[in-house]
Amino acid sequence: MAENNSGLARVSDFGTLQLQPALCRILDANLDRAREGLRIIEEWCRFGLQSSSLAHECKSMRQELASWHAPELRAARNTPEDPGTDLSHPQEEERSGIESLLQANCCRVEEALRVLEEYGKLYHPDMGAVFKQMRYRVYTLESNLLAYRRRHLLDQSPLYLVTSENDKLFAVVEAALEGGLTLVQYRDKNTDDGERLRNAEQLRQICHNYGALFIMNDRVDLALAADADGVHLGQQDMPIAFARQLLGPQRLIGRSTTNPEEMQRAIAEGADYIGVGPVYETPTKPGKTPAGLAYVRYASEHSSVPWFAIGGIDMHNLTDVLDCGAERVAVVRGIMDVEQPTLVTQYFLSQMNRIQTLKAVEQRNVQSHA
Ligand SMILES: Cc1ncc(COP(=O)(O)OP(=O)(O)O)c(N)n1
Ligand SMILES: Cc1nc(C(=O)O)sc1CCOP(=O)(O)O
Ligand SMILES: [Mg+2]
Repeated sequence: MAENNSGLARVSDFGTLQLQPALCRILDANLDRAREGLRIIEEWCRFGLQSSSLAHECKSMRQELASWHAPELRAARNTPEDPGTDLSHPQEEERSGIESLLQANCCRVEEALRVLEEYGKLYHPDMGAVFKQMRYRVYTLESNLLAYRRRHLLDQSPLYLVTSENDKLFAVVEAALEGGLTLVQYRDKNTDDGERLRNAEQLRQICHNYGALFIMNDRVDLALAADADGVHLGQQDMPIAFARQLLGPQRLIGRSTTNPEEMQRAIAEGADYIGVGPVYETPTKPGKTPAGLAYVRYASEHSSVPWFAIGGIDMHNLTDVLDCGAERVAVVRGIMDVEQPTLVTQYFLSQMNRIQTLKAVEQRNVQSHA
Protein backbone atom coordinates (compact mmCIF):
# COMPACT_ATOMS: atom_id res chain seq x y z
CA MET A 1 0.00 0.00 0.00
CA ALA A 2 2.74 2.40 1.03
CA GLU A 3 4.58 1.84 -2.22
CA ASN A 4 1.82 3.08 -4.50
CA ASN A 5 0.43 5.66 -2.16
CA SER A 6 3.81 7.21 -1.59
CA GLY A 7 3.78 8.19 -5.26
CA LEU A 8 0.29 9.73 -5.11
CA ALA A 9 0.09 13.17 -6.57
CA ARG A 10 -2.79 15.61 -6.43
CA VAL A 11 -4.35 16.16 -9.81
CA SER A 12 -3.79 19.83 -9.25
CA ASP A 13 -0.02 19.15 -9.20
CA PHE A 14 -0.17 18.30 -12.89
CA GLY A 15 -2.01 21.37 -14.06
CA THR A 16 -5.25 23.17 -13.56
CA LEU A 17 -7.37 20.11 -12.78
CA GLN A 18 -8.74 19.86 -9.28
CA LEU A 19 -9.08 16.61 -7.33
CA GLN A 20 -12.81 16.47 -7.81
CA PRO A 21 -15.04 14.41 -5.54
CA ALA A 22 -16.61 12.85 -8.63
CA LEU A 23 -13.23 11.55 -9.78
CA CYS A 24 -12.53 10.09 -6.35
CA ARG A 25 -15.96 8.42 -6.36
CA ILE A 26 -15.38 6.91 -9.78
CA LEU A 27 -12.04 5.51 -8.69
CA ASP A 28 -13.45 4.30 -5.36
CA ALA A 29 -16.41 2.55 -7.00
CA ASN A 30 -14.31 0.89 -9.68
CA LEU A 31 -11.57 -0.25 -7.32
CA ASP A 32 -14.34 -1.95 -5.32
CA ARG A 33 -16.01 -3.36 -8.41
CA ALA A 34 -12.80 -4.87 -9.74
CA ARG A 35 -11.91 -6.41 -6.37
CA GLU A 36 -15.37 -7.86 -5.86
CA GLY A 37 -15.37 -9.41 -9.34
CA LEU A 38 -11.94 -10.90 -8.74
CA ARG A 39 -13.06 -12.29 -5.39
CA ILE A 40 -15.97 -14.09 -7.06
CA ILE A 41 -13.65 -15.59 -9.67
CA GLU A 42 -11.08 -16.47 -7.01
CA GLU A 43 -13.63 -18.46 -4.99
CA TRP A 44 -14.34 -20.69 -7.98
CA CYS A 45 -10.63 -21.12 -8.76
CA ARG A 46 -10.04 -22.16 -5.18
CA PHE A 47 -13.06 -24.27 -4.28
CA GLY A 48 -14.38 -25.31 -7.70
CA LEU A 49 -11.24 -25.85 -9.78
CA GLN A 50 -8.90 -26.31 -6.83
CA SER A 51 -6.26 -24.41 -8.75
CA SER A 52 -3.91 -22.64 -6.39
CA SER A 53 -2.10 -20.88 -9.25
CA LEU A 54 -5.30 -19.33 -10.66
CA ALA A 55 -6.55 -18.42 -7.16
CA HIS A 56 -3.18 -16.88 -6.41
CA GLU A 57 -3.29 -14.74 -9.56
CA CYS A 58 -6.72 -13.35 -8.52
CA LYS A 59 -5.49 -12.66 -5.01
CA SER A 60 -2.37 -10.89 -6.22
CA MET A 61 -4.47 -8.53 -8.37
CA ARG A 62 -6.89 -7.93 -5.50
CA GLN A 63 -3.97 -6.95 -3.29
CA GLU A 64 -2.61 -4.59 -5.91
CA LEU A 65 -6.04 -2.97 -6.24
CA ALA A 66 -6.24 -2.59 -2.46
CA SER A 67 -2.90 -0.80 -2.44
CA TRP A 68 -4.40 1.90 -4.69
CA HIS A 69 -7.49 2.35 -2.55
CA ALA A 70 -6.32 5.41 -0.63
CA PRO A 71 -8.34 6.77 2.33
CA GLU A 72 -9.19 9.93 0.38
CA LEU A 73 -10.90 7.80 -2.28
CA ARG A 74 -12.92 5.89 0.31
CA ALA A 75 -13.79 9.17 2.04
CA ALA A 76 -15.38 10.48 -1.15
CA ARG A 77 -17.94 7.65 -1.16
CA ASN A 78 -21.53 8.81 -1.04
CA THR A 79 -23.66 5.70 -1.49
CA PRO A 80 -27.06 7.16 -0.42
CA GLU A 81 -26.87 9.77 -3.18
CA ASP A 82 -25.48 7.43 -5.84
CA PRO A 83 -28.22 7.05 -8.51
CA GLY A 84 -26.55 3.88 -9.82
CA THR A 85 -27.06 1.62 -6.81
CA ASP A 86 -30.46 0.33 -7.90
CA LEU A 87 -29.61 0.04 -11.58
CA SER A 88 -29.28 -3.59 -12.50
CA HIS A 89 -29.54 -5.54 -15.72
CA PRO A 90 -31.94 -8.51 -15.91
CA GLN A 91 -28.93 -10.73 -16.77
CA GLU A 92 -27.41 -9.91 -13.38
CA GLU A 93 -30.43 -11.54 -11.76
CA GLU A 94 -30.10 -14.79 -13.61
CA ARG A 95 -26.98 -16.77 -14.44
CA SER A 96 -27.41 -19.90 -16.51
CA GLY A 97 -24.42 -21.60 -14.90
CA ILE A 98 -20.84 -21.28 -13.68
CA GLU A 99 -19.67 -20.56 -17.22
CA SER A 100 -21.83 -17.45 -17.54
CA LEU A 101 -21.18 -16.38 -13.95
CA LEU A 102 -17.41 -16.45 -14.53
CA GLN A 103 -17.70 -14.74 -17.89
CA ALA A 104 -19.90 -11.98 -16.48
CA ASN A 105 -17.46 -11.35 -13.65
CA CYS A 106 -14.41 -11.30 -15.92
CA CYS A 107 -16.27 -8.72 -18.02
CA ARG A 108 -17.11 -6.71 -14.94
CA VAL A 109 -13.47 -6.66 -13.79
CA GLU A 110 -12.23 -5.75 -17.27
CA GLU A 111 -14.69 -2.87 -17.51
CA ALA A 112 -13.77 -1.58 -14.07
CA LEU A 113 -10.07 -1.74 -14.94
CA ARG A 114 -10.69 0.18 -18.14
CA VAL A 115 -12.43 2.91 -16.12
CA LEU A 116 -9.53 2.96 -13.65
CA GLU A 117 -7.08 3.18 -16.53
CA GLU A 118 -8.81 6.21 -18.09
CA TYR A 119 -9.83 8.20 -14.98
CA GLY A 120 -6.71 7.09 -13.11
CA LYS A 121 -4.59 9.11 -15.52
CA LEU A 122 -6.19 12.22 -13.98
CA TYR A 123 -5.25 11.08 -10.49
CA HIS A 124 -1.78 9.56 -10.57
CA PRO A 125 0.88 9.48 -13.31
CA ASP A 126 1.33 5.67 -13.03
CA MET A 127 -2.29 4.66 -12.71
CA GLY A 128 -3.13 4.42 -16.42
CA ALA A 129 -0.23 2.10 -17.21
CA VAL A 130 -0.73 -0.03 -14.09
CA PHE A 131 -4.39 -0.74 -14.79
CA LYS A 132 -3.85 -1.27 -18.49
CA GLN A 133 -1.33 -3.97 -17.63
CA MET A 134 -3.72 -5.48 -15.08
CA ARG A 135 -6.49 -5.58 -17.68
CA TYR A 136 -4.27 -7.72 -19.90
CA ARG A 137 -3.60 -9.97 -16.92
CA VAL A 138 -7.36 -10.43 -16.58
CA TYR A 139 -7.70 -11.34 -20.28
CA THR A 140 -5.04 -14.00 -19.77
CA LEU A 141 -6.73 -15.18 -16.57
CA GLU A 142 -10.03 -15.45 -18.43
CA SER A 143 -8.63 -17.70 -21.14
CA ASN A 144 -6.61 -19.80 -18.68
CA LEU A 145 -9.74 -20.16 -16.58
CA LEU A 146 -11.73 -21.44 -19.51
CA ALA A 147 -9.01 -23.87 -20.58
CA TYR A 148 -8.55 -25.10 -17.03
CA ARG A 149 -12.28 -25.45 -16.50
CA ARG A 150 -12.68 -27.49 -19.69
CA ARG A 151 -9.85 -29.85 -18.77
CA HIS A 152 -11.06 -30.15 -15.20
CA LEU A 153 -14.58 -31.00 -16.33
CA LEU A 154 -13.24 -33.51 -18.85
CA ASP A 155 -11.23 -35.14 -16.11
CA GLN A 156 -14.31 -35.32 -13.90
CA SER A 157 -16.54 -36.85 -16.61
CA PRO A 158 -16.89 -40.63 -16.39
CA LEU A 159 -19.59 -40.85 -19.05
CA TYR A 160 -19.52 -39.46 -22.59
CA LEU A 161 -22.62 -39.36 -24.75
CA VAL A 162 -21.95 -39.44 -28.49
CA THR A 163 -25.17 -38.57 -30.30
CA SER A 164 -26.78 -40.31 -33.26
CA GLU A 165 -29.25 -38.92 -35.76
CA ASN A 166 -32.46 -38.97 -33.82
CA ASP A 167 -35.83 -37.20 -34.10
CA LYS A 168 -35.65 -36.37 -30.42
CA LEU A 169 -31.99 -35.31 -30.41
CA PHE A 170 -32.38 -32.30 -28.11
CA ALA A 171 -34.85 -33.98 -25.77
CA VAL A 172 -32.66 -37.08 -25.34
CA VAL A 173 -29.52 -35.03 -24.71
CA GLU A 174 -31.35 -32.84 -22.20
CA ALA A 175 -32.79 -35.90 -20.45
CA ALA A 176 -29.29 -37.39 -20.13
CA LEU A 177 -27.98 -34.08 -18.76
CA GLU A 178 -30.80 -34.20 -16.21
CA GLY A 179 -29.37 -37.55 -15.15
CA GLY A 180 -25.96 -36.00 -14.43
CA LEU A 181 -24.15 -36.31 -17.78
CA THR A 182 -21.33 -33.77 -18.20
CA LEU A 183 -19.87 -34.53 -21.64
CA VAL A 184 -21.66 -34.62 -25.02
CA GLN A 185 -20.40 -35.05 -28.57
CA TYR A 186 -22.56 -34.10 -31.53
CA ARG A 187 -22.01 -36.77 -34.21
CA ASP A 188 -24.00 -36.38 -37.38
CA LYS A 189 -22.75 -37.55 -40.74
CA ASN A 190 -25.68 -36.77 -43.04
CA THR A 191 -27.15 -33.37 -42.25
CA ASP A 192 -26.05 -30.40 -44.35
CA ASP A 193 -23.66 -27.90 -42.80
CA GLY A 194 -26.21 -25.15 -42.17
CA GLU A 195 -28.51 -27.39 -40.19
CA ARG A 196 -25.61 -29.12 -38.47
CA LEU A 197 -24.34 -25.73 -37.30
CA ARG A 198 -27.78 -24.75 -35.99
CA ASN A 199 -28.09 -28.09 -34.19
CA ALA A 200 -24.59 -27.70 -32.77
CA GLU A 201 -25.35 -24.22 -31.46
CA GLN A 202 -28.54 -25.42 -29.81
CA LEU A 203 -26.78 -28.42 -28.27
CA ARG A 204 -23.93 -26.24 -27.03
CA GLN A 205 -26.44 -23.96 -25.35
CA ILE A 206 -28.27 -26.88 -23.73
CA CYS A 207 -24.99 -28.43 -22.54
CA HIS A 208 -23.74 -25.15 -21.10
CA ASN A 209 -27.05 -24.58 -19.33
CA TYR A 210 -26.25 -27.78 -17.44
CA GLY A 211 -22.57 -26.92 -16.97
CA ALA A 212 -21.59 -29.74 -19.37
CA LEU A 213 -18.96 -29.79 -22.13
CA PHE A 214 -19.97 -29.80 -25.76
CA ILE A 215 -17.71 -31.43 -28.37
CA MET A 216 -18.13 -31.45 -32.16
CA ASN A 217 -17.39 -34.63 -34.08
CA ASP A 218 -15.03 -34.54 -37.07
CA ARG A 219 -15.19 -30.85 -38.02
CA VAL A 220 -12.86 -28.20 -36.64
CA ASP A 221 -14.58 -25.44 -38.65
CA LEU A 222 -18.00 -26.29 -37.20
CA ALA A 223 -16.51 -26.59 -33.72
CA LEU A 224 -15.25 -23.01 -34.02
CA ALA A 225 -18.44 -21.71 -35.64
CA ALA A 226 -20.61 -23.26 -32.93
CA ASP A 227 -18.22 -22.17 -30.15
CA ALA A 228 -17.88 -25.79 -29.03
CA ASP A 229 -15.57 -26.75 -26.17
CA GLY A 230 -13.62 -28.96 -28.52
CA VAL A 231 -13.55 -31.41 -31.38
CA HIS A 232 -13.28 -35.18 -31.70
CA LEU A 233 -11.03 -36.38 -34.53
CA GLY A 234 -10.70 -39.92 -35.88
CA GLN A 235 -7.61 -41.39 -37.52
CA GLN A 236 -8.95 -40.29 -40.91
CA ASP A 237 -9.75 -36.74 -39.75
CA MET A 238 -7.50 -33.68 -39.58
CA PRO A 239 -4.07 -34.08 -37.91
CA ILE A 240 -4.04 -32.86 -34.31
CA ALA A 241 -1.31 -30.26 -34.97
CA PHE A 242 -3.44 -28.45 -37.58
CA ALA A 243 -6.53 -28.66 -35.42
CA ARG A 244 -4.57 -27.16 -32.51
CA GLN A 245 -3.40 -24.28 -34.70
CA LEU A 246 -6.99 -23.53 -35.65
CA LEU A 247 -8.58 -24.09 -32.24
CA GLY A 248 -5.87 -22.61 -30.01
CA PRO A 249 -4.79 -23.98 -26.65
CA GLN A 250 -8.11 -23.49 -24.84
CA ARG A 251 -10.30 -25.99 -26.66
CA LEU A 252 -10.17 -29.74 -26.25
CA ILE A 253 -9.07 -32.19 -28.92
CA GLY A 254 -10.00 -35.87 -28.71
CA ARG A 255 -8.65 -38.64 -30.93
CA SER A 256 -9.96 -42.14 -31.67
CA THR A 257 -7.45 -44.96 -31.22
CA THR A 258 -7.68 -48.70 -31.89
CA ASN A 259 -4.23 -49.92 -30.88
CA PRO A 260 -1.20 -49.00 -28.74
CA GLU A 261 0.64 -47.33 -31.60
CA GLU A 262 -2.28 -44.98 -32.35
CA MET A 263 -2.60 -44.27 -28.64
CA GLN A 264 1.06 -43.29 -28.22
CA ARG A 265 0.93 -41.13 -31.35
CA ALA A 266 -2.26 -39.34 -30.27
CA ILE A 267 -0.74 -38.58 -26.85
CA ALA A 268 2.55 -37.40 -28.36
CA GLU A 269 0.61 -35.14 -30.76
CA GLY A 270 -1.16 -33.47 -27.85
CA ALA A 271 -4.62 -35.06 -27.68
CA ASP A 272 -6.48 -33.98 -24.54
CA TYR A 273 -8.27 -37.33 -24.40
CA ILE A 274 -8.57 -40.47 -26.49
CA GLY A 275 -11.28 -42.91 -27.49
CA VAL A 276 -10.30 -46.56 -26.95
CA GLY A 277 -12.21 -48.98 -29.10
CA PRO A 278 -14.28 -50.43 -30.48
CA VAL A 279 -14.40 -52.63 -27.42
CA TYR A 280 -17.18 -54.73 -28.96
CA GLU A 281 -18.59 -55.03 -32.43
CA THR A 282 -21.22 -52.34 -32.93
CA PRO A 283 -23.80 -51.50 -35.60
CA THR A 284 -23.05 -47.81 -34.98
CA LYS A 285 -19.66 -48.37 -36.69
CA PRO A 286 -20.35 -51.32 -38.97
CA GLY A 287 -17.34 -53.21 -40.26
CA LYS A 288 -14.90 -51.87 -37.70
CA THR A 289 -12.98 -54.76 -36.14
CA PRO A 290 -13.22 -54.71 -32.34
CA ALA A 291 -10.02 -53.98 -30.44
CA GLY A 292 -11.49 -55.92 -27.52
CA LEU A 293 -10.97 -55.84 -23.78
CA ALA A 294 -7.22 -56.48 -24.16
CA TYR A 295 -6.85 -52.96 -25.54
CA VAL A 296 -8.89 -51.59 -22.63
CA ARG A 297 -6.42 -53.26 -20.26
CA TYR A 298 -3.52 -51.80 -22.21
CA ALA A 299 -5.04 -48.32 -22.00
CA SER A 300 -5.58 -48.64 -18.25
CA GLU A 301 -1.87 -49.33 -17.81
CA HIS A 302 -0.40 -46.96 -20.39
CA SER A 303 -2.57 -43.95 -21.13
CA SER A 304 -1.34 -40.71 -19.60
CA VAL A 305 -4.42 -38.76 -20.75
CA PRO A 306 -8.11 -39.32 -19.94
CA TRP A 307 -9.48 -42.12 -22.12
CA PHE A 308 -12.94 -43.42 -22.91
CA ALA A 309 -13.71 -47.02 -23.74
CA ILE A 310 -16.19 -46.99 -26.63
CA GLY A 311 -18.03 -49.39 -28.90
CA GLY A 312 -20.92 -51.68 -28.02
CA ILE A 313 -20.96 -50.68 -24.34
CA ASP A 314 -24.33 -50.87 -22.58
CA MET A 315 -25.77 -51.44 -19.12
CA HIS A 316 -25.23 -55.21 -19.41
CA ASN A 317 -21.53 -55.29 -20.24
CA LEU A 318 -20.48 -52.09 -18.43
CA THR A 319 -18.98 -53.92 -15.44
CA ASP A 320 -16.85 -56.16 -17.71
CA VAL A 321 -15.33 -53.02 -19.23
CA LEU A 322 -14.81 -51.38 -15.84
CA ASP A 323 -13.25 -54.59 -14.49
CA CYS A 324 -10.59 -54.27 -17.21
CA GLY A 325 -9.57 -50.90 -15.77
CA ALA A 326 -11.79 -48.43 -17.63
CA GLU A 327 -12.78 -45.40 -15.55
CA ARG A 328 -14.62 -43.66 -18.38
CA VAL A 329 -16.91 -44.91 -21.12
CA ALA A 330 -18.53 -43.38 -24.20
CA VAL A 331 -21.84 -44.62 -25.57
CA VAL A 332 -24.16 -43.93 -28.48
CA ARG A 333 -27.05 -46.42 -28.51
CA GLY A 334 -26.67 -47.07 -24.78
CA ILE A 335 -28.33 -43.69 -24.16
CA MET A 336 -29.66 -42.43 -27.51
CA ASP A 337 -31.84 -45.50 -28.10
CA VAL A 338 -33.28 -46.13 -24.65
CA GLU A 339 -36.75 -45.27 -23.38
CA GLN A 340 -35.61 -43.44 -20.28
CA PRO A 341 -32.31 -41.65 -20.91
CA THR A 342 -32.33 -39.90 -17.53
CA LEU A 343 -32.64 -43.15 -15.58
CA VAL A 344 -30.12 -44.97 -17.76
CA THR A 345 -27.62 -42.14 -17.38
CA GLN A 346 -28.08 -42.25 -13.62
CA TYR A 347 -27.58 -46.03 -13.72
CA PHE A 348 -24.32 -45.72 -15.72
CA LEU A 349 -23.01 -43.03 -13.39
CA SER A 350 -23.95 -44.82 -10.18
CA GLN A 351 -22.41 -48.11 -11.36
CA MET A 352 -19.21 -46.35 -12.33
CA ASN A 353 -19.10 -44.48 -9.07
CA ARG A 354 -19.74 -47.68 -7.08
CA ILE A 355 -16.96 -49.57 -8.82
CA GLN A 356 -14.51 -46.68 -8.49
CA THR A 357 -15.25 -46.49 -4.76
CA LEU A 358 -14.72 -50.26 -4.38
CA LYS A 359 -11.42 -50.02 -6.26
CA ALA A 360 -10.26 -47.14 -4.06
CA VAL A 361 -11.12 -49.08 -0.88
CA GLU A 362 -9.31 -52.18 -2.21
CA GLN A 363 -6.25 -50.10 -3.04
CA ARG A 364 -6.24 -48.54 0.42
CA ASN A 365 -6.46 -52.02 2.01
CA VAL A 366 -3.55 -53.28 -0.10
CA GLN A 367 -1.48 -50.23 0.86
CA SER A 368 -2.25 -50.59 4.57
CA HIS A 369 -1.21 -54.28 4.52
CA ALA A 370 2.00 -53.65 2.57
C1 LIG B 1 -15.18 -40.62 -27.83
C2 LIG B 1 -15.10 -41.06 -29.24
N1 LIG B 1 -14.26 -42.03 -29.57
C3 LIG B 1 -14.18 -42.45 -30.85
C4 LIG B 1 -14.97 -41.88 -31.82
C5 LIG B 1 -14.87 -42.28 -33.26
O1 LIG B 1 -14.34 -41.27 -34.09
P1 LIG B 1 -13.98 -41.61 -35.63
O2 LIG B 1 -13.04 -42.74 -35.64
O3 LIG B 1 -13.58 -40.37 -36.30
O4 LIG B 1 -15.36 -42.08 -36.18
P2 LIG B 1 -16.69 -41.23 -36.36
O5 LIG B 1 -17.28 -41.01 -35.01
O6 LIG B 1 -16.33 -39.94 -36.99
O7 LIG B 1 -17.54 -42.10 -37.21
C6 LIG B 1 -15.84 -40.87 -31.44
N2 LIG B 1 -16.64 -40.26 -32.32
N3 LIG B 1 -15.89 -40.48 -30.16
C1 LIG C 1 -18.56 -43.63 -32.78
C2 LIG C 1 -17.76 -44.82 -32.42
N1 LIG C 1 -16.39 -44.82 -32.45
C3 LIG C 1 -15.89 -46.00 -32.12
C4 LIG C 1 -14.45 -46.30 -32.08
O1 LIG C 1 -14.08 -47.40 -31.69
O2 LIG C 1 -13.69 -45.41 -32.44
S1 LIG C 1 -17.07 -47.12 -31.74
C5 LIG C 1 -18.28 -46.02 -32.03
C6 LIG C 1 -19.73 -46.33 -31.93
C7 LIG C 1 -20.18 -46.56 -30.53
O3 LIG C 1 -21.52 -46.71 -30.61
P1 LIG C 1 -22.36 -47.62 -29.66
O4 LIG C 1 -22.18 -47.11 -28.29
O5 LIG C 1 -23.75 -47.47 -30.17
O6 LIG C 1 -21.87 -49.02 -29.83
MG1 LIG D 1 -14.49 -38.92 -37.31
